[in-house]
Amino acid sequence: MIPLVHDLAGETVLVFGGGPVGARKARRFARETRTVVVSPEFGDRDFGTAELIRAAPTADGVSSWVERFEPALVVAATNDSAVNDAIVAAASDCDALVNRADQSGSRDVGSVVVPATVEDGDVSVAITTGGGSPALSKYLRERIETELDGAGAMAALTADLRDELKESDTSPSERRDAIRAVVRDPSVWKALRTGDANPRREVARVIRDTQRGDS
Ligand SMILES: C[C@@]1(CC(=O)O)c2cc3[nH]c(cc4nc(cc5[nH]c(cc(n2)[C@H]1CCC(=O)O)[C@@](C)(CC(=O)O)[C@@H]5CCC(=O)O)C(CC(=O)O)=C4CCC(=O)O)c(CCC(=O)O)c3CC(=O)O
Ligand SMILES: NC(=O)C1=CN([C@@H]2O[C@H](COP(=O)(O)OP(=O)(O)OC[C@H]3O[C@@H](n4cnc5c(N)ncnc54)[C@H](O)[C@@H]3O)[C@@H](O)[C@H]2O)C=CC1
Repeated sequence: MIPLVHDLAGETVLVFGGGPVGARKARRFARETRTVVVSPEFGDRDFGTAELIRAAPTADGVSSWVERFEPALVVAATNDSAVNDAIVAAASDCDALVNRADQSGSRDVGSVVVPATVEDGDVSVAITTGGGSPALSKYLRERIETELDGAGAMAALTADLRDELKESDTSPSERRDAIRAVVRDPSVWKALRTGDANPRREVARVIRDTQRGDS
C-alpha cells in the first residue's frame, strides 16, 4: 500500500454510521471538509462540526444519498456489512473514494485506509500498518506525538526562507546547504519550541556559519 496525500478542502465527505468509528472519522474530516453523517442514531458522541442526518438507508437506498451529496470520499462505518457493501459500490459508481471501516487487508483502487495521524501546523505524519494492526498505528502515533512539537513552525519558517533565498543571489547549492543546516539546528528548534529566543536570529547565525563553511 502506498500512502498518498489528499487535499479535500472545499469537498464533501459522506459518512454512513454514527457509532464510535463514524464519529471518530467525522471529527477528523469535519476539520477540513463539509462532512455529513447519515445514521439512525448518534448517541451523545462528538461529531465535531459535521452535519447529522437521522436516517437508516437500506442497501438499495444508499446510492441516492451518494448522488445527492456528490462526495469526494464516502465512509462506510455502519455495523451492517450488506449496507457497507452497497456503500462501496455506490461510491465507485460516482467516482468517489471510499473508506471501509469493517475490513482489513488489501483493497481495490479507490478504496482508501485512514491512517493514524500526528499533525503540527502543515506537517503531518501518517502511520499505517497496511490495514493489519490499527491498535499498533494508534500506539506508535501516541509515541511520536511529542516529536513533532515545533515542526509546523519550522515548516513555515523554512518555506519563507526558501522563497527569500530564491529571490536573493544565493546559488541553488548554497540555498540547499543553508536550509538543510537550519532544519537540523538544535537552537532553531529550541527557539521555535520555547519562544525564549528569536528563531530568525538563530537562522541568520546558521546561514552565516554555512556560508563560512563551518558546517
Ligand atoms: C483497515 C482500517 C480501515 C479504516 O478504518 O480505514 C481499520 C479497520 C479496523 N479497525 C479495527 C479495530 C480497531 N481500530 C482502532 C483504531 C483505529 N483504526 C484506524 C484505522 C483502520 N482501522 C484502518 C487500518 C489502519 C492501519 O493500516 O493501521 C485508525 C488508525 C484511524 C482511524 O480510524 O481514525 C484508528 C486509530 C486512530 C488513532 O488513535 O490515532 C482500534 C484501537 C482502539 O480502538 O483503541 C481498534 C481495536 C483494536 C484492534 O482490533 O486492532 C477493526 C476490527 C473491528 C472489530 O473487531 O469489529 C477493523 C476491521 C477489521 O480489521 O476487519
Ligand atoms: N476502522 C476502525 O477503526 C474500526 C472499525 N470497526 C468496524 O466498523 C464498524 C463500525 O464500528 P462502531 O462504530 O464501533 O459500530 P457501532 O455498531 O457502534 O455503530 C454502527 C453505527 O451504524 C449505524 N447504522 C446501522 N445501520 C445503518 C444504516 N443502514 N445506515 C446508516 N447507519 C447505520 C448504527 O445505528 C450505529 O450508529 C463495526 O462494524 C466494526 O466492524 C470497529 C472498530 C474500529
